[in-house]
Amino acid sequence: MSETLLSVDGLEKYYYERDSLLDTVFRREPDAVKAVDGVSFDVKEGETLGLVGESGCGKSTTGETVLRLREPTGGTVEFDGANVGDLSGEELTEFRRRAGIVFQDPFASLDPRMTIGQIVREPLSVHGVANADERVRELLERVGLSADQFDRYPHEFSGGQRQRVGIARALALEPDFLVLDEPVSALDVSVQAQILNLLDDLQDDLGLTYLFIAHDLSVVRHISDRVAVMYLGEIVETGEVDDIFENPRHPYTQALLESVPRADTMESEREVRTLSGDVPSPRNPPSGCRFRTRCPHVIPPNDLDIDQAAFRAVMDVRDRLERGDFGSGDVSSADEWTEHVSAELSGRAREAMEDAFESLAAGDDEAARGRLRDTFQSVCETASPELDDGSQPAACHLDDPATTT
Ligand SMILES: Nc1ncnc2c1ncn2[C@@H]1O[C@H](COP(=O)(O)OP(=O)(O)OP(=O)(O)O)[C@@H](O)[C@H]1O
Repeated sequence: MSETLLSVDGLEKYYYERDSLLDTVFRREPDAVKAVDGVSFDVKEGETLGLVGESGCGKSTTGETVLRLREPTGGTVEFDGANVGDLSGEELTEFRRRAGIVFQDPFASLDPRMTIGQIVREPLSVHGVANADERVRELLERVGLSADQFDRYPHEFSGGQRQRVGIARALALEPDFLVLDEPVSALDVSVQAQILNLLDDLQDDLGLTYLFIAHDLSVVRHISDRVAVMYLGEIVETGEVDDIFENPRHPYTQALLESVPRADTMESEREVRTLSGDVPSPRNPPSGCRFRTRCPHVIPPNDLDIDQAAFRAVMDVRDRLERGDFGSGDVSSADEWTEHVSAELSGRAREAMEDAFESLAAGDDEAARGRLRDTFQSVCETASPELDDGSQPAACHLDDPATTT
């Protein structure tokens, strides 16, 4: 069995920004942007771990922090048995040689004033490698370009060719490990497959280990051995790639898969459902399960008889009330709103909603919030689900018998 090359434990990267002049003047503690909030995973030698999630979930920050291009605010990264945070001097230089990155945008990541030969040679020059030009020509050939293109400029190349240049540059120092940060997202679909095949071949030939970052699950399917699904700074599910695709456990993984169009004839007429709403701000993530504000399976209290669609609608009203972007200012008459919102509700649920709208019509937002909280509070908002054990760990209260019986 292969050895673990990279081991990430409780990694945290919070960004601190002073929000406003008042924060600065009064030296207020700024709110942290919790871009990565306690992430753990291992990558074995020769393996590809796909890291997927929507834009803003913290994937790039994870990749950059793992490589110590950004300093973590918590947790540890071990590379080949050494704590990356402790490295300095020659050891850090050696880590930088062994662990590199390919960026998403080949247009932005290449200096337009340098020839592609110079671009690929740069890391070799920095590390004082002799006979660098010869090595650059070999690398250009290796990634499917021609050694004769050494003196050409990036603007003379197509998107796919520029990404080949980016890959050649990342390979220059013979790394063992690469973070591939959305390496094909900026490319046409036809070109994506060529670059993915190249990355696959290079991995086989050179024994590379990859952390492959993508927002699109379909991209990681063929290249990954295992997948980690990230939502709002946390990993919500990990597993073997086939298990994740065939039997996704977490509602977020399921929703990501639902939003992937499939070419399969049986599946091609399937309705492609997109995830509703945006990823909430990592500055103020939802309490409990961070996905609960968008989850189609949020768990009602045991003693409440309510169907899922109605509960989801109630939770949306509650989320907006709690955030303060809906309130008494929007409600002039309780009758009009209760009719509208309570149509699907009965019994205790209906009573609570009617009371809440009466409070809103009377201008008492806090009473409305409290009434709804008392009746509808879900375990999904009061407790953070932990990744469970097993070959495909997921962090969801639905899988915890204690919360669903
Ligand atoms: N330098 C920074 N300062 C403050 N916040 C940041 C900084 N860089 C990223 N963020 C925030 O951290 C969160 C995670 O960003 P990150 O780029 O890691 O996500 P991502 O999943 O890679 O998304 P994308 O694919 O859009 O890059 C986002 O809310 C982003 O706005």
